[in-house]
Amino acid sequence: MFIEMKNVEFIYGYKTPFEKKALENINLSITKGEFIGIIGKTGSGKSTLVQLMNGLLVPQIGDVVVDGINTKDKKRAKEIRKRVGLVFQYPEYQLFEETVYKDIAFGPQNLGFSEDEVKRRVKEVCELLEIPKELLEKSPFELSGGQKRRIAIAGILAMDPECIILDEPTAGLDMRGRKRIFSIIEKLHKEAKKTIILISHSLEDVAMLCERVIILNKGKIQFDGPKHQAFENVELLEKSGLLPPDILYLQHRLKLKGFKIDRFEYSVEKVADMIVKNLAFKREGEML
Ligand SMILES: Nc1ncnc2c1ncn2[C@@H]1O[C@H](COP(=O)(O)OP(=O)(O)OP(=O)(O)O)[C@@H](O)[C@H]1O
Repeated sequence: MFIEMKNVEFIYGYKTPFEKKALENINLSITKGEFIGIIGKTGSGKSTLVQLMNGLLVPQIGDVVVDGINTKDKKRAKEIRKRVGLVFQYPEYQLFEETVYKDIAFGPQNLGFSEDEVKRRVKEVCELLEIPKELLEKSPFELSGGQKRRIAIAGILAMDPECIILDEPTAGLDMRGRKRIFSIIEKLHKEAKKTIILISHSLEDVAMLCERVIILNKGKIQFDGPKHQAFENVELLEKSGLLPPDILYLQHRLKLKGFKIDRFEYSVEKVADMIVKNLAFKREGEML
C-alpha cells in the first residue's frame, strides 16, 4: 500500500476555542499507479485530506502512512515530500522565487541534489510541460494563469515524486489552458506511470479523467469506488450536495425514457453515437 489512512480525524485550532473538525473517521488505501478523483462540495474537507497525505498536516487522531513512513515522524518529513508532491490550489502560494528557473529548481535543491542534477531535472520537466527556455529567466509573477500553473506543476515534478496531488489545477483557466493541463496530467499518469490524485469542482473533469472516485461529505467519506458507480448514482451525488455532470444526467434521463444504455459514456462523441444507435433501433421497431 502506498498511502494508508487509518481512523483519521483532523481538527483545525485543536484545543483552542476555535476548534473546527474538518475530517473524521477517514479510512483509505491508495496503491501506486492509481488515478483518483476527490470531489465534494465546498468545505467538505478535500484540501485538508490531501494536505494530510503529504504530511503538511498531521492528524490529531489516527495515522497517515506514506510508503511505510508515518507522517507523525517529523524527522522524515522530507522523505514524505519527496514521495508525494502537492500542487496547491493557488499557484501563487507555491511560487516565490525571483525567476521561473529558481522556482522549479527549489524543490530538488532542497532535497540535496547536485547543481548538475538540478539543471538536468529542470530541463527535463520543462520539455515535458512545454515550458519555453525564454520563460526561465522571467519572474513567475509576470506569467499568465496557465503558465503559473505549469510552473507550479514543474516545481513539484522536478522532485520526481511517485504521487502527484493536484488541488483544482484548472480553476480560473480558459478551455485551452484546461485542455493543456489535462493532457499533461494524462501524460504523467499513462507515460510516467505516476499515481495521480485530483481534486476538482468539475465533476465532468473527474468523470473524464479518473478511475476511482472519493466523495467527501461534511468531513466524512460518503463514497469510495469506481467512477461509474459514483457518477451513475444520481441520488448519491445529490445526497452529497453535488450535481451529476450534464453528460451523465442526459444518459440518466434517456435511460428513464427507455433508451438501451448498458454503460454510461463520458465523451460527447460516444454519447452521440449511442443516441444515433438507439434511434436507429427505434426506427426499425426493434426496441422502445
Ligand atoms: N485554516 C483553517 N482554520 C480553520 N478552519 C479551516 C481552515 N481551513 C479549512 N477549514 C475548515 O475546514 C473545513 C474543510 O475545509 P477544506 O478547505 O478542507 O474543504 P474543501 O472541500 O477543500 O473546500 P473548497 O472546495 O472550498 O476548497 C471547512 O469547514 C473549512 O472552513
